[in-house]
Amino acid sequence: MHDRIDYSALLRTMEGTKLAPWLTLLPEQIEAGLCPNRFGDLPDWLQALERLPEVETDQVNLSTAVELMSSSALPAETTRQIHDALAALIPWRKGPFHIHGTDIDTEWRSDWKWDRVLPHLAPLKNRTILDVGCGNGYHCWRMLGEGARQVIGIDPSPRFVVQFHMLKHFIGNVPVDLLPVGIEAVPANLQAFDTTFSMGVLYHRRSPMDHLRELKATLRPGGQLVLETLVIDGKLGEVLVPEDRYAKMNNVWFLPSCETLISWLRKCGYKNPRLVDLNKTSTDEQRSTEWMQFHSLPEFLDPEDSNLTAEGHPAPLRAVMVAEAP
Ligand SMILES: Nc1ncnc2c1ncn2[C@@H]1O[C@H](C[S@+](CC[C@H]([NH3+])C(=O)[O-])CC(=O)[O-])[C@@H](O)[C@H]1O
Repeated sequence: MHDRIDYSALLRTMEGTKLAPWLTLLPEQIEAGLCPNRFGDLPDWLQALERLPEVETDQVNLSTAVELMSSSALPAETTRQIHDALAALIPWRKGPFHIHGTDIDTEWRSDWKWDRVLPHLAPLKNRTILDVGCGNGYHCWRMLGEGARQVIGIDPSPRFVVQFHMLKHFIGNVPVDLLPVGIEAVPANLQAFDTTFSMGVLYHRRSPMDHLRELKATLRPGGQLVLETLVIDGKLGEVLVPEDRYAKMNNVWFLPSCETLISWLRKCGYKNPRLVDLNKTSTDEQRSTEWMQFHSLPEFLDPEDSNLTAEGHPAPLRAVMVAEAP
């Protein structure tokens, strides 16, 4: 294992807890998720992580943003090294991050999503949290900022895992980890988490019911699911399954109406599923930046009508639902 991506403290804290059943599988899953033979660019990303200098990070704000600073001024050369190592991991999709003078203006304003979600949650203080499909872990940091006891993010994309560790390098040993695995890697019926997040994942799943059931099995009885996904305007029973692409994405499966999604949650055994936020994604929230230079939402919409995607589907509308495990 790379010395700046070290899960040994996490593995130790899992011993003797409800997470212990995962310990028999996890070391191998981690190794497979960070296997240089599978991910050809990984060695370059790890070298960039290695190039980050050691600097004192004594001012950390995770409650209103993700901001890491030092109370003493850093030499210009150090600031430049930090900037250049972070830039080697472009594209940065989720953020923004402020790291020792480098402002990473990401494709997404993930802080805006957090502002819409947070007011509706059971308080995160002292909770053990799973964030499924957490990207580079932006929201995981914000969960720690709310006083979570432990946060485990999972995402199978190693670029995001390295981006996460670029922050962890500075923040140090805190109970937030991002594992290089997908939801499939979580053992069935763990029932270990107080809150499980699935944000921006359901519409990528070919079998949404299975996803909802897998999420429920991660929660302890009474634990809270936070589900954020693309929906359509429509009645109970209505669902869009785009045959081809949706907003230029080729891995989009089910976009239910809110009523339909609530009935799916009920069918899967959740208690009291409810819609807490509905938001049409704006081109201020998702757009190309210096840190993500590929096309983004403005190019994914119909140039004549921003209510439609480039393919003529309804433009992205996102719902946040919360529900409890029985
Ligand atoms: N099998 C899988 N298991 C878990 N995650 C997966 C899987 N397959 C892909 N992913 C990951 O799910 C994430 C979805 S992005 C949401 C990020 C954050 N939650 C956000 O709400 O901003 C959505 C979007 O931007 O379209 C990606 O990081 C994938 O690597």
